[in-house]
Amino acid sequence: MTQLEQMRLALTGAGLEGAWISDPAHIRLLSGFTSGADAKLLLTPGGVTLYTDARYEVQAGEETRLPTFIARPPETLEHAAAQVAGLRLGFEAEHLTVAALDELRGAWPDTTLQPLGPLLRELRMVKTAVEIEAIRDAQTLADQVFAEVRPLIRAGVRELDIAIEIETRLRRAGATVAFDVIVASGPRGAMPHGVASARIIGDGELVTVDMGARLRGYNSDMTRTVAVGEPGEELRRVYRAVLEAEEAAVAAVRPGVRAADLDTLARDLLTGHGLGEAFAHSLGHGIGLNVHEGPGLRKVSEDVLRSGMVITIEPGAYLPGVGGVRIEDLVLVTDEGYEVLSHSEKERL
Ligand SMILES: CSCC[C@H](N)C(=O)N1CCC[C@H]1C(=O)O
Repeated sequence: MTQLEQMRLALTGAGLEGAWISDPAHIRLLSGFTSGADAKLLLTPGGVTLYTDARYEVQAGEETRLPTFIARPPETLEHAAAQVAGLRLGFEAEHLTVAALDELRGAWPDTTLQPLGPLLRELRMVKTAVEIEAIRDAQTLADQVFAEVRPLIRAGVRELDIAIEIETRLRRAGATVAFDVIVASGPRGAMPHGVASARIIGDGELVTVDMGARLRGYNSDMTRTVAVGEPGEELRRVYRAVLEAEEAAVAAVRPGVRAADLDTLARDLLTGHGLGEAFAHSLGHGIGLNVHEGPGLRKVSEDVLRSGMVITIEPGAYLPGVGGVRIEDLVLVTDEGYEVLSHSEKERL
């Protein structure tokens, strides 16, 4: 079944007759059109229409086989009005501003608009073979680039220059960065989202590099913390504790496991090393068209792992004024358990 067919089934199950899709990731998923920020997708019992404007006419012709209507609002809404009259239509509350919803209500007075809820999140959590292939290829490229750049991570080099090297190499290979490359050295390692700065890496420091490639619309995500010279014993102890938590959580991945239990497993191990408070974020997340998507690997998550999900396992410990460690693998949930998609070497400190 295609994702569009699955979507139709899910809509029927939710008592909806159609949907007005505005999340660019969902537009891409359901239509193949890659410039979803300037497009909308309308699903009705009569069919599916991609709405975009004249700047994308040629591109839409190349990327989607769906009927396309080239116009800008309000013409698009006027065109859709005849198709949506009298229907119960879903919309993505997370991707429609209050103003845009008001506009829809004004243009379609006879249509009942209601939030889609988690329907598309659910549909996206388990990846198709084509999606897994794209994520795998993105990670293979990220591993290759990390191996090339690894020798540059040394004392006297700016964090920024490492990030630039990573980005340039990904772009040359036909990909882009999935997100701004994180290169957090020394005390900046205490910032989980420490995007590369002009700081010069010092001897005896740990450097956290968190990078992802985006290829064919799909993202990868991996973190390695590397040692420059000989870090002190406290940093090495923290590193070993995070590595232990990471490896234990990865080893516990299999279908049927509650995502929240994986988070607890890693958190309890770090707590045993006195680092529970220092683990300042959730264990991981699903990944695909977006870097962060379902399932959520956190304490309050209701998600249960299923074969075909692609997730990250990324415990960390952050000590303000001192530094930090994060180690992250990209993991495919399989029928048998798991497959680690990230292969970059890890330090053994
Ligand atoms: C801005 S994208 C960050 C990618 C990174 N691998 C990541 O997902 N995280 C780093 C800290 C925790 C986790 C997050 O929740 O953002």
